[in-house]
Amino acid sequence: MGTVNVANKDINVSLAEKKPRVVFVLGGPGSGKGTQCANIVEHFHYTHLSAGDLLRAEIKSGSENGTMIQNMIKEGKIVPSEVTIKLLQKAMLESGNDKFLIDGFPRNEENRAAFEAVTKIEPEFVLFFNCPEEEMEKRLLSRNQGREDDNIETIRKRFKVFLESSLPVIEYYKAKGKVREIEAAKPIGEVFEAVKVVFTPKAEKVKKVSVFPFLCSKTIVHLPLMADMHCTYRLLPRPGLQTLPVIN
Ligand SMILES: Nc1ncnc2c1ncn2[C@@H]1O[C@H](COP(=O)(O)OP(=O)(O)O)[C@@H](O)[C@H]1O
Ligand SMILES: Nc1ccn([C@@H]2O[C@H](COP(=O)(O)OP(=O)(O)O)[C@@H](O)[C@H]2O)c(=O)n1
Ligand SMILES: [Mg+2]
Repeated sequence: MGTVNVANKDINVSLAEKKPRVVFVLGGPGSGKGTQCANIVEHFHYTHLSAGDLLRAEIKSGSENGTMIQNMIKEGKIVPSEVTIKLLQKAMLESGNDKFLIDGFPRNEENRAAFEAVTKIEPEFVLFFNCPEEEMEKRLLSRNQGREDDNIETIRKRFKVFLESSLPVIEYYKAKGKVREIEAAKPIGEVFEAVKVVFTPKAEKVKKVSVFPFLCSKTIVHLPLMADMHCTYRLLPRPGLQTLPVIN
């Protein structure tokens, strides 16, 4: 990263004050990151920031970095972190939200370390869409979004970059226990069912236990033990608890 100027410092201070919650959404090209992010936004009210989309918008805006970004994308190369991080910071501040899905970032160690150093934001977790190359290739070749990098030559380069530069980032977060891995080679709806489990708060996963009417007195309390376990206890007249069997 270059020297941080005053304007950037202000951005960092404003962002840090907001204490944003960030989920990194990673996976190979064509693994379904964008598709699933759209579903997550609808159900869980995150703001979706795709690093690739922000870079493509920057090209369109006629910015001074536009030509450089365009050439990098055509070659499947990773744009210098400074450029991508500035775009992400700006979008985070402008959104007004405090929950973000950051899709397609960090894509290499430089992205990861620079984002952490500049923003001081640690992701809550990393959603990783694991998909075989053969399936990703098929999807990219029929994506039909007019993208200059969805041709077989660039796709092969992007796969190589993913294996060499992006997978180590996923391994880094795996070692920290932060990766939630999703089998992404299934139909969109099935993938989203697995995604929903990751985003659903633990308390909501607690199964409701049906209780026979004779147990429905004031003396019965239900104590959630773990995400999907539930026990029924009966308070005794004197101190102490008597455990009753769980009734499903
Ligand atoms: N589970 C899926 N099964 C089949 N096609 C999918 C699935 N998920 C996404 N697609 C399609 O594959 C293409 C790539 O998906 P996209 O979400 O853009 O992936 P990414 O952002 O990871 O590159 C799109 O045309 C999308 O409609
Ligand atoms: N963090 C990032 C993300 C994307 N990019 C560039 O943008 C291209 C497209 O990224 P993308 O996330 O839109 O691609 P998909 O994985 O969605 O197919 C990448 O191949 C890189 O050239 C980058 O340089 N740095
Ligand atoms: Mg995408």
